[in-house]
Amino acid sequence: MVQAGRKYVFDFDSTLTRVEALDVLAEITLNGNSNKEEIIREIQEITNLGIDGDISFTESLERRIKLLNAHKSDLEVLVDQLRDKISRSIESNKEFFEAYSDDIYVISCGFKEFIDPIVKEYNIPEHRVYANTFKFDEDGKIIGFDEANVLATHNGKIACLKNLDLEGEVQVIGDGYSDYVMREAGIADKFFAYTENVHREKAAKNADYITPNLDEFLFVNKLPRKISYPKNRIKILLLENVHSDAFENLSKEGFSVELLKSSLPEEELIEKVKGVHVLGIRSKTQVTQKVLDAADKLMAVGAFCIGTTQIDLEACKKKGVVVFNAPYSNTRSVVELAIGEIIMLMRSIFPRSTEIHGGQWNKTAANSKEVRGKNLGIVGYGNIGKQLSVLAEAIGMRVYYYDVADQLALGNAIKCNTLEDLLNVSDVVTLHIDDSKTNKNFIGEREINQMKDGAMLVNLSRGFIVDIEALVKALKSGKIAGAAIDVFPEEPGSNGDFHTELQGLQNVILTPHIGGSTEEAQRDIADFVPNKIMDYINSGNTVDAVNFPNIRLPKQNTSHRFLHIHKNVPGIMAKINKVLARYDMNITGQYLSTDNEVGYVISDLDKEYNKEVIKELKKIDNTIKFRVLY
Ligand SMILES: NC(=O)C1=CN([C@@H]2O[C@H](COP(=O)(O)OP(=O)(O)OC[C@H]3O[C@@H](n4cnc5c(N)ncnc54)[C@H](O)[C@@H]3O)[C@@H](O)[C@H]2O)C=CC1
Ligand SMILES: O=C(O)C(=O)COP(=O)(O)O
Repeated sequence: MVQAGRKYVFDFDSTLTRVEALDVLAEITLNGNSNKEEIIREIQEITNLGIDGDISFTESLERRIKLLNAHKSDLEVLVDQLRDKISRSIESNKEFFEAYSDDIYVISCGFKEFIDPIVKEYNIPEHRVYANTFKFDEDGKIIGFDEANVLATHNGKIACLKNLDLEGEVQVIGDGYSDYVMREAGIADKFFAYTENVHREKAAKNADYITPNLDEFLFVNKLPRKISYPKNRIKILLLENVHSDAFENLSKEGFSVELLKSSLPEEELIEKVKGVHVLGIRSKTQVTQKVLDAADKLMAVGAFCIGTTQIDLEACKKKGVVVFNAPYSNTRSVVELAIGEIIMLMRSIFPRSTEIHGGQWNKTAANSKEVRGKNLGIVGYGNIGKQLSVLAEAIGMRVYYYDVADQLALGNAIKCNTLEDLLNVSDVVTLHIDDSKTNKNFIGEREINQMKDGAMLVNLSRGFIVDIEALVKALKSGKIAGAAIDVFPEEPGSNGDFHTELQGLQNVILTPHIGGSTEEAQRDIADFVPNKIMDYINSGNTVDAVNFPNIRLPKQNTSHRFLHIHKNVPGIMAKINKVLARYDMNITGQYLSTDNEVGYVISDLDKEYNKEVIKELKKIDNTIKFRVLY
């Protein structure tokens, strides 16, 4: 005996579309009405009462239609608008609707007048759409609905599905309690609460399965789908209070995101990182070999800052974990703070401020100087150093710079060939070298002694770059007349107590590593880094990755995409292509990039394939990671 296939019964409003169609119709018909907002709110309330089964559906429909005051011509506008409001994961999985066309039904308490034309584009013919129909007067005004239709009655979906008498397993996919009732009544076998557009507690609570989108539904049912692994299954852990926009951007994309306020010590991170696909951190979290050993699912690390030495980049690479950062988002914030601090130090503003806070008026010009005409020594003429150079010249400073790399002088800045030359000449020395561990104690007793007597020191780069003991000694002796220190050799993982030998010293500005902590910078980072992460997860793009061969990919819509990360040893490409050829797969595009240690190859393929090929590709010697994108 041939077994009847499974049947899929979809709801329409807020399931196939992102909206409730009658709400959209209300927006159209009430355009220009001064009570529009109020009426729409009332319609929505009535809709929800009906969906949750709190008032009879017939009553809900009657009341809404009266308030709508719609005309036949409004329906054309509505259909046009609904075309742009198809649920995202429905839209991207058209193939499923094509392949399973004969088994898909729509049962909706909405209206065929707008459902039919929409779902037709998804291969669902009118005769498999069960919904209400409007009644019009002779002028085309909507005056009611066909009351004889079971779907116009309370729990009408039960009767409708019963009448259909479908064979095989029946799965209902919908957002509302009125969809669940078909399962409750025993006519459907399974109810999937569809939460992509709206999460209705009453439906979710009773569901056999909560599906945040169609990808997940297709995944659990092993059905053909656009992306092989649903995004909601990708777990993203964001630490160190990264801007909430990052949480929103990534959640909106469909990922499961968790946001923690502080960084986590190694032991805690080792526990927490298990099952996490993407880790987002700032400068405090140490991503060590041990953390990576525990990170069984990790694909990418996002540094929501500039510095990346807190991450073991090599270990990440060996594990096939791609690291991104935000190299420019907070540059300007650091520069502005440096300018502000240089002026504050030169004017001895902090001592004056502390005195007056303590009730002491001390109007004096002693140790208070303009910055105009003074020598600013910038150590590290990179992104921050260069921008600072421009701003400092604009306020009349003479800029000297020193960098290990050849850097073009901006404006009138003067290049120093040695650090000593720079230290000898500068009234203020400001440090902007990168966070390489080799820069530890870069400024120690010897370098301080090379500075002018009474010069100032600013450090907004990394704490370990300055020997704090030597600095304290120099401040106490007056060799250095002031310092602004934003970064410390040891910084706490979260806000709270903090101690440094620099506390209580005259003309010393201390800040808790806030050089890049402005709303603008954090917002920009929360846009920049998630975009890189999404690009990598969604398409395999590694442009701007800090530890990985960069591949920029053209957009591909029709093919399958395999990502293969391997140790860079000879012959891997040949092996990959041999496997693909053996499985008769046609390569429509292939992109390879390597560095000394790893190779990253992306293969685009144009037709259905035998899943065995995946096992074969994973088995190739020296494979680090393999991923099927779609
Ligand atoms: N306080 C804070 O909140 C922030 C701190 N930073 C830190 O600021 C520093 C600079 O950032 P960017 O300008 O974006 O980096 P960058 O990489 O653009 O520039 C660093 C420059 O320092 C030079 N350099 C490295 N070692 C050197 C050495 N020993 N002597 C002389 N030059 C050396 C490099 O050649 C490079 O030109 C980094 O350490 C970064 O982590 C960045 C943003 C915020
Ligand atoms: O961007 C950097 O490198 C910084 O030092 C800023 O780090 P943060 O994001 O404030 O922990």
